[in-house]
Amino acid sequence: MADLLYFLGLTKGRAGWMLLGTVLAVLVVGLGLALLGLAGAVAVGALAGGAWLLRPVALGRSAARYLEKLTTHEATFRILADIRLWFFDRLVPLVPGRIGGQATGGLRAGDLLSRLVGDVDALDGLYIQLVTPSVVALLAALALAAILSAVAPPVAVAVLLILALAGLGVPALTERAGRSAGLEQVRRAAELRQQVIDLTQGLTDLIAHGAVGRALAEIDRVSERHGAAVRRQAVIAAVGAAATQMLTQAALVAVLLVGVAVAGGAGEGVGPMLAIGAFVTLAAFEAVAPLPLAYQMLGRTRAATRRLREVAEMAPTVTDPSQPLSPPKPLSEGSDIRLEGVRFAYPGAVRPALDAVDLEIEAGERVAIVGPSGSGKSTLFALLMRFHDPDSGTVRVGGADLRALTQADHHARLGVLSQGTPILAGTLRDNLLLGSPEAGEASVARALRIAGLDRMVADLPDGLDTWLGEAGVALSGGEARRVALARVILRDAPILLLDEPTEGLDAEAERAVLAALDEVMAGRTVVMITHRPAVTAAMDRIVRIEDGRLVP
Ligand SMILES: Nc1ncnc2c1ncn2[C@@H]1O[C@H](COP(=O)(O)OP(=O)(O)OP(=O)(O)O)[C@@H](O)[C@H]1O
Repeated sequence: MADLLYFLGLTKGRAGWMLLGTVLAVLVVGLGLALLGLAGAVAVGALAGGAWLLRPVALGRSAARYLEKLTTHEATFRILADIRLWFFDRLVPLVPGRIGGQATGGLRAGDLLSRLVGDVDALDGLYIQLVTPSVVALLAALALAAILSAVAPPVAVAVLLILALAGLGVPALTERAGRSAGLEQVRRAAELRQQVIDLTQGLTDLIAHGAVGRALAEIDRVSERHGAAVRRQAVIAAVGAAATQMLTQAALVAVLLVGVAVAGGAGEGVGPMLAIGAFVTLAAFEAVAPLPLAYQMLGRTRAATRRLREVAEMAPTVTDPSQPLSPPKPLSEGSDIRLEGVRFAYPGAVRPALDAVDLEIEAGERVAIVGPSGSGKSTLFALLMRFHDPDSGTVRVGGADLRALTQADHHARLGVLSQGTPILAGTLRDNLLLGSPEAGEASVARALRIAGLDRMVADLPDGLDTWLGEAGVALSGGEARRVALARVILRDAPILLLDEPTEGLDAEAERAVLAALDEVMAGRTVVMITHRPAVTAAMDRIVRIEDGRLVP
């Protein structure tokens, strides 16, 4: 319950829409009661002159129903958009210390996507299926009680008892029955999405290893389990709907039997009242009918909300100080780097990834970091970018401990070329301007020239406006690397962190990029991970790292 209340709290900003939707839903049921009450009265001749009222009430009910659907769906879509943004806002500080990169903390891209899309979608029922129908059903019950009491109090008692069974008893049973099926449905759907994403991303390797059949069989197995959960839900829903139908019929019988028994000696005039009572009862039960399914889905909604909170409440690996130091002005001031006694271990790791690291890099110096795989080079970069804080020791840039600055201020002076060189779905221009959206045409042309991309751009169908990424032109590894390099050049940052900038390039391309780098590195502090001798030659100093320690 706490999870649901928590998410209902997030919908506060849409209270107006929700209220309007609920008022319209109440109006629909009210007009339904009026319509059937009137129809009953006209049919038995109790309201002979009122037949003309039937048409406007019926039309009014249809119009109200239309507006209600429009409003409640609008409210739901707005709420889902709010929740998605709320979740995304909480996700951003978790990247990449907890999510992405190597330190995923168990959260993989597919899993996150599943939470962001599937779990948020599962919350659509929270307002439209649960809150509004519950309010409407309660008001319909009160209206029915008032009308039937006027007909005959014993009839009201009998019908309200049956209505309580339909509106409270059956939903309580379907809620209980749907709990484990709902949980299973959410879990299996997430697992299925994860597996399909893994299959798509790793298809080339799976084909090469002849493992596609096994991967598909695993997907089939999870899909079967997901299907079984959905089927269980369908059976529960059918039983719930049948029970509500039977109780509706039982209520009609009760109106007539109890009504006739009570009327016994009361004589004429009771018949029409009973007819009206029967029609109004039908309308009230219609308002209660959606509740069993709504409460059955509560298990699914609860499981989805828990999965969202799990991520949203994760503590980021680093946080901004409450009173940060101001960044140096201009940014190029203070681009020297000092690591003192730095020790850092990944959570749960047996030994530290970095230990007793002392390193001084002067402003404008170019330092190559070399060392075997797993020695701690990427971890050193992660600390320089402040994706993690050291367990002990300090990392200072321009004399300031990184923990005293905001991450945004620190990142503003970094130009980073990472190993991944991601090309995002968008035009080449979008990709180039990622870190410097305000850069002008002349700067872009210069960056393209330095990165050796000018000829490639001339050959592209739409030049800088060519769409790249999955839905567009695919770049080779070397071209993608140069696009990433051009991005760094455009950023014009005083400190460059370059991770294997010539990785994946042939000797000629490497020479071209190195020549470009020479121009880019001029006047900047550069830390570069590399194992290529041709690259280290361009650096002022080589620092070797082994097993997390610097070696002289
Ligand atoms: N997210 C993580 N969680 C736990 N241990 C990690 C994580 N990332 C790296 N490590 C471990 O920390 C150590 C240093 O890894 P790091 O990635 O810094 O090495 P590297 O020198 O950059 O390696 P490579 O050259 O292969 O990229 C390794 O033992 C590695 O297994």
